[in-house]
Amino acid sequence: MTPPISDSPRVVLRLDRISRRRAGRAAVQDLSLELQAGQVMGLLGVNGAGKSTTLSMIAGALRPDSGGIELNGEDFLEQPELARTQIGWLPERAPVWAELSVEEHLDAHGRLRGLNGAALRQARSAIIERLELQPLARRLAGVLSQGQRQRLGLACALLHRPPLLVLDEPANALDPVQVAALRTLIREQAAAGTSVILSTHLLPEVTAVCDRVAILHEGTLRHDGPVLADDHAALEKTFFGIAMNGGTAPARAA
Ligand SMILES: Nc1ncnc2c1ncn2[C@@H]1O[C@H](COP(=O)(O)OP(=O)(O)OP(=O)(O)O)[C@@H](O)[C@H]1O
Repeated sequence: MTPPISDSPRVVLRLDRISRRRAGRAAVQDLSLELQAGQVMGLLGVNGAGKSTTLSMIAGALRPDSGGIELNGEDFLEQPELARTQIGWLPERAPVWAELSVEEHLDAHGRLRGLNGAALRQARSAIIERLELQPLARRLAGVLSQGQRQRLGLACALLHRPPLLVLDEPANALDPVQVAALRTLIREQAAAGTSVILSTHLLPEVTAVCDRVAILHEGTLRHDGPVLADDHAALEKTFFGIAMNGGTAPARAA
C-alpha cells in the first residue's frame, strides 16, 4: 500500500531544553529549537549570549548538562558518532595544521568522515572547484591569510555533503567578494535540501540568507521567528530591543 503523502516538513534538528554551564555560569539555559530540511536559521545575540556554546553542542563538541538533541530523528547524545557524517561544522576559530597543505587538510577531513579512494578524490576536487581554492590547493595552511583559512574551514565543513551545516560566524575575515560568494553558497545548499544554522553579528547577513532567526540573550532564547527578506528595519528593532533591554520572556513568533 502506498504510504500517505505527508506535507509536513521534515525536522532535521531538534533541541529539547538544552542547558550548559561554563565557568560556573549558565552559558545556555533551557534552549528548545527545531530546524527543518532546507531551512537556514540565523543565530544572533550580543557577545557572550551563548551562540558558540549552542553551536558547539549541536556539532557534538560540547555535551549539554541537561536536555536532549535529536538529529534526523535519532538521539544524538546517545550516538555522538553521527556528527562525522551528518554534520559539517565550521567552528568560530577553524583549527588548521600549519604544516599541512589545503589538499592534505581536505584528505584528512574526508578520511575522518569515511571517504576514501575515488570518492575522496572526487569530493576533494568538487569542493576545491566550488570554493575556487585551486590556486591555494598546494599551499601550506600556515601561510594562508585569515580569510583563506576561513574558506579552507568552510571547504572542510562541506566536503562530505552533510545534511546539516553548523557555521559559527562564517563571514569572519572574508572580503566583500567572498561574503557575496558565501551567501550564494548557503542559499545553494538550502535549495539542495541541506539545513544550515549559522551565527553572526551581521544583521544584513541574516536578512540576505536566513529563513528564520533565533535571538539569544544571556543564554536564553528571546525570539524565534521568520525573516522577511531584506526587512532590515524589523530585524534591527527586534534585535536591539533584546540587546538593550534583554527582552521580557522567551518569545516565539509564528
Ligand atoms: N571555553 C570557555 N570556558 C569557560 N567559559 C566560556 C568558554 N567559552 C565561553 N564561555 C562563557 O560562556 C558564555 C557564552 O559564551 P559564547 O562563546 O557561547 O557566546 P557567544 O554568543 O558565542 O559570544 P561571541 O559573540 O562573543 O562569540 C559566556 O559567559 C562566556 O564567558
